[in-house]
Amino acid sequence: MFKRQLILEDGTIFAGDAHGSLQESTGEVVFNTGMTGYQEILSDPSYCGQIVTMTYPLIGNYGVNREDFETINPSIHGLVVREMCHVPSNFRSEESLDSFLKAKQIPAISNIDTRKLTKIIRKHGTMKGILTAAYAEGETPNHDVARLADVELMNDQVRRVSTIKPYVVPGRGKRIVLVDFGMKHGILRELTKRHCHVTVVPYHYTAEEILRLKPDGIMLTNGPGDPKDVPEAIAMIEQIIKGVPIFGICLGHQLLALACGADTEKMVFGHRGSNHPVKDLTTEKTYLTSQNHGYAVTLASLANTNLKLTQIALNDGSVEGIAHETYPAFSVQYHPESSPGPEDTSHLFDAFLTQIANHQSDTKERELCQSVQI
Ligand SMILES: NC(=O)CC[C@H](N)C(=O)O
Repeated sequence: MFKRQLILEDGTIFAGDAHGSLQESTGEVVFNTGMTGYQEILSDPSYCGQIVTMTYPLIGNYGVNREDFETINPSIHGLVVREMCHVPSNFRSEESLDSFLKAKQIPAISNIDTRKLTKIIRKHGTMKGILTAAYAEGETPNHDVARLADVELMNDQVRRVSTIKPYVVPGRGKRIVLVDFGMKHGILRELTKRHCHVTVVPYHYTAEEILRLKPDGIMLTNGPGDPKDVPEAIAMIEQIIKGVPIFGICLGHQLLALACGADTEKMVFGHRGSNHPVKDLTTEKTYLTSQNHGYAVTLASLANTNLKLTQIALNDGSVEGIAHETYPAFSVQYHPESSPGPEDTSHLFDAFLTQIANHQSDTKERELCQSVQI
């Protein structure tokens, strides 16, 4: 068994067993509190460049299967677990987590005190970390905390994970243009389940290129990194918002907020897990949601915009949902597509289609009125 270390920016060193790729890796160390869902988490492009710690102590116990991937090529920089299960037991399992990590070149470490690590991150915020290259038992690793200070975290993750070329997933329903900032397949699944004709386009598509596709609605997906690193998308949204209904999820939500003049901020340790309670301020209902974000829309910044606050996180009061006062645009910070996590909020995809239908009948009525006046 090879060994490796996880070294944090503050100098803390955790020594454990090496799994997956044996190469060195650096990234922002974050934690996810989901008890299950490691396969979806590993393959969620929003984790591009991050080293994810699972707080649940046993990971890998139901293996890895064919259906639960959120993307084909994971871009996560590492996985940290307490105990790695090597003998999965589940009727859907097709391979062990370790063999999957090896195949996809993802480094992992086990047998470290993940509770201690999580407490450090909760107190001091997410920080840079290094998963050292694996070394044989008895050897001393070549670690250098000082080197970590010079490691620059990525700021071009969306470019790395977005589709290079547009593609179509045909359907007989509404024409949706899905702007891919690092799309989880769950979003596509929810739209195709509702028979949508989906055109997936790269993150840098301009308003003109998108409108040429004559969309009934535009979906802004989740994605990695700081929303302010994608200014071209903010400019695009500013232009399309007047004419076409928009639904934004996670990074898409943050980009919609920025395009409408609100601000975003980095959170101390973010929200990553499958049981985050969110309150819908219109219906007063509370939902359990799946979350994965390190940035949030700044609550106070909504005051100077045409955006209204529609949902809040019950754990910390942060912004979880917004809607435009005039245009048919709304968004949520969490994941209504679940994958992994509760499906309590999948009705938002139906709300999006209803919004499109209402917008189209309003437009028709307006055109009719105008032609009568003429
Ligand atoms: N899942 C996401 O889309 C995450 C959005 C953004 N990268 C954040 O961390 O806040």
